[in-house]
Amino acid sequence: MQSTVIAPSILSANFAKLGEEVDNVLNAGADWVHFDVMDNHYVPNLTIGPMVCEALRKHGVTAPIDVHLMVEPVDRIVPDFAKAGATLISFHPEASAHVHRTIQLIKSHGCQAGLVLNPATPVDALEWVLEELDMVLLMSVNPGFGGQSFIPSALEKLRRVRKMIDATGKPIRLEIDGGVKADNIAEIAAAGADTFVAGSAIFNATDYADVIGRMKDAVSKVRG
Ligand SMILES: O=C(CO)[C@@H](O)[C@H](O)COP(=O)(O)O
Ligand SMILES: [Fe+2]
Repeated sequence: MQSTVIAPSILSANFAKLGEEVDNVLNAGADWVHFDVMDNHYVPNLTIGPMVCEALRKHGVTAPIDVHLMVEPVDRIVPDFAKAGATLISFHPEASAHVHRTIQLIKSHGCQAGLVLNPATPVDALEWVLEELDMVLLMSVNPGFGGQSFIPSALEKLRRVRKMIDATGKPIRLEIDGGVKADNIAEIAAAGADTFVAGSAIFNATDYADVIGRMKDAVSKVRG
């Protein structure tokens, strides 16, 4: 079983003091940094790129940086993120002309590869590439913005993908992203997630350690 990971999405952080915000969530018990890259083309929003990833590394961040690319086309930006210090790079199949090739491209640059399924994307998208992946990321909101509500059908999708991953016998992570809160994380964990992105639930709280602690407690009651 994969260890539990809490990955705060810095989309909801205060960008005017990003280094300090990232230090604070990591000191408060977060495991990874979730880094949302939006291009105002694949999704209707515009955020941050490889220079900001590199700046966080130069600032001294050593935790895994989990880059979620909402960018089309995706291949061109992969080498830049690898060079900037990304640990994992995940992308949406709709944003790649050749999904298998993009996975190999990410791995050839020394990063772990993830595939992201939108709420309406069928799990069939995983069928011929699952064993190549280090992580499957299921979106429980439509990509583009933080602070949206968890779409309940993501629970059934988690259960299905959990079974598919277990059948491979490989150490593939199952990440959930969107609307994750301290009060719904237990049922999300019970449905099969091991890696939890949370943006607004963490960065809108006054005490990061308190909310991350409550999330970890709730998950450990389910996963042990
Ligand atoms: O990728 C995305 C949105 O596209 C996410 O990572 C959000 O940033 C999560 O934010 P919350 O729903 O937790 O506020
Ligand atoms: Fe994300």
